[in-house]
Amino acid sequence: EPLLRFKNSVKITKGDLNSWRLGTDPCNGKWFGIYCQKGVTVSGIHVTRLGLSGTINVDDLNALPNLKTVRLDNNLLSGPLPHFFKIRGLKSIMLSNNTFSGEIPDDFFKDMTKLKRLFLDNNQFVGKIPTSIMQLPHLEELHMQGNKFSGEIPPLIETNKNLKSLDLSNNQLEGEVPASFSDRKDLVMKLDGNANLCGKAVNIDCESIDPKEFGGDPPASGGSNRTTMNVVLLAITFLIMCCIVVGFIKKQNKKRNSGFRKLDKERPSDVVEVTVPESTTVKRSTESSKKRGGNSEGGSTKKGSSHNGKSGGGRGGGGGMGDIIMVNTDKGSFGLPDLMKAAAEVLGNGSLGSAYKAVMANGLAVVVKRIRDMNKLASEPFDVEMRRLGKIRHPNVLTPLAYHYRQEEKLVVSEYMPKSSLLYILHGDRGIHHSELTWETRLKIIQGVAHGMQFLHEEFASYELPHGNLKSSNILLSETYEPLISDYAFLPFLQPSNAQAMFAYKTPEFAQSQEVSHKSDVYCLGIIVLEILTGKFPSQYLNTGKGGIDIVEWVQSSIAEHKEEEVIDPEIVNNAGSVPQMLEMLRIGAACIASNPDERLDMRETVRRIEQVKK
Ligand SMILES: Nc1ncnc2c1ncn2[C@@H]1O[C@H](COP(=O)(O)OP(=O)(O)OP(=O)(O)O)[C@@H](O)[C@H]1O
Repeated sequence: EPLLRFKNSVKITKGDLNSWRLGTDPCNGKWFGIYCQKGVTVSGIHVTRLGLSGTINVDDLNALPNLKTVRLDNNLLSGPLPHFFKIRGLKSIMLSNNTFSGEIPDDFFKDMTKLKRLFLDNNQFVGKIPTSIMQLPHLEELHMQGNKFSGEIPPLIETNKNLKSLDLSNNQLEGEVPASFSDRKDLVMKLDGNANLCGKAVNIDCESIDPKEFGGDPPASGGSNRTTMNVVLLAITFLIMCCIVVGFIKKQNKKRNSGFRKLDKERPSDVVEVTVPESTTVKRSTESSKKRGGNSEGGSTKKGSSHNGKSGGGRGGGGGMGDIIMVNTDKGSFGLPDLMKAAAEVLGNGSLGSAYKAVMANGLAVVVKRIRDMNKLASEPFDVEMRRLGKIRHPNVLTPLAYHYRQEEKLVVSEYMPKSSLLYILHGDRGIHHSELTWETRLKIIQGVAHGMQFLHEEFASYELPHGNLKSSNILLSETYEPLISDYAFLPFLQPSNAQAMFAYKTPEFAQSQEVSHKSDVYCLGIIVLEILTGKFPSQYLNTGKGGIDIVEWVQSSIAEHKEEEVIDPEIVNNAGSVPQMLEMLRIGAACIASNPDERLDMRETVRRIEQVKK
């Protein structure tokens, strides 16, 4: 009834909520955009992009005792911020891209102590940012960009250690950014587009700004003249520096552009196609195929800093503008010239861009991923985010080595893994690597992937999608078949339209209600588990859905018909003593792919159950 009252109070101009019908159970999985806890009580309303207009009456929703998420972004809702403080258990409020307006009372959020995510961006709010927001103890993500908030930013409560993402860009904020933000190393902050902010966080000395601009007291006479002089001098110095930097960049770009053309041209002429049965195509050079079969020279992971830092171009760590910036020097340092001189080959074109293998003069083989439209972040937050990835250390997670940032091009460099990906080993050929895929090896891979995912979910707990693109081509294998997860935590870098190329956006909940969450990663992990057990290429990986096998449908119907054993890869099922473990793993995989995310296992439970499966 509360939901129906809510439905009747708003106007729907695109699509409908006809699946919300009196007399039917909202937790039966059929009510569009309704999520339930344990299948019994409504915990989430995710009604986005339906052209909803009108004002929300929170009293209608207040009767839902377990409501935790309200997601009404990308609609046409208007009026002041609805009184969500009446629903004290709310953890996420997402109202981005509507036309809400007016001031928000300073104490609006004071009782919403459970709130973790607040998205009010791209509305028409005015006035000060309420102090009570920054007092929230569990706040993790705060997005208020693209409004007309003014005044100073209130300081963050000291006991909040959770805030990971703060976007206040494109408002009219002013004054010094409180130290409680600038001192936080792990906080990704966007403050650009506010003309009058100063302080460490924005690299502007507050002393150098005329306090009149902030409506502050003017200094004693004489001081004002001095301040004006200082500002003029600063402006001149800044202009001269800009000219020098622009000249330098132009010169560098000239050199670099020719270098990148060279990288493109160096694709070997002997590229052959290795067809992955029933599915996709991986391009490899014949030379590298030979190497995989025999010696592993091409995959050398020899340590070494080429030319020991003498090769010009940006060196690791320092990294001139537009050069290669090292974020992890475990394998030594290199610069753009080293990469330009390396023999390169195309590995493949993925959904996010293309990948090249490059073997440098010192023997270090790397993969350079050229990622399309990775342009959500400006260079500074991009750097912060990449350095964060560069610090990751886990035996089952591949840490990037370096990156390159230019407006029109972003590259991410990682170590080349000679045994290639799980996708290739499972479906690429029926050669030696495939026959090595015994049950023990497969179990080791599943358990390694589970550990890596658990780590990523802890490390990036505040991200909407800690991985986002987990699939077998993004699981690389070491010489000993230890899996290394790659291409994780990319969501902050990508524009929403581009992000949808990632596998987490192929889940049933995204198809139904454009929803992604940590449970999307669980779904992707479930597909991996089933892919390894069945040895079949999942049609879910393909955009068309044509080719491969609908692994979800196949496994679910085999379980319903008690014919689970039939789906296990014949190459391992003859290991009779281990069949019970394989079947247990199949059931875990199946519990990860439930179409309702509320009925799906969560990552912690998935990993716990996977760990318990013994050889
Ligand atoms: N570090 C690496 N070592 C060895 N092979 C790699 C490495 N990184 C990627 N590859 C392989 O290169 C190929 C292309 O990779 P790429 O990441 O561009 O595409 P993808 O994984 O198919 O799709 P997506 O862009 O969605 O990640 C894949 O087969 C992948 O397994």
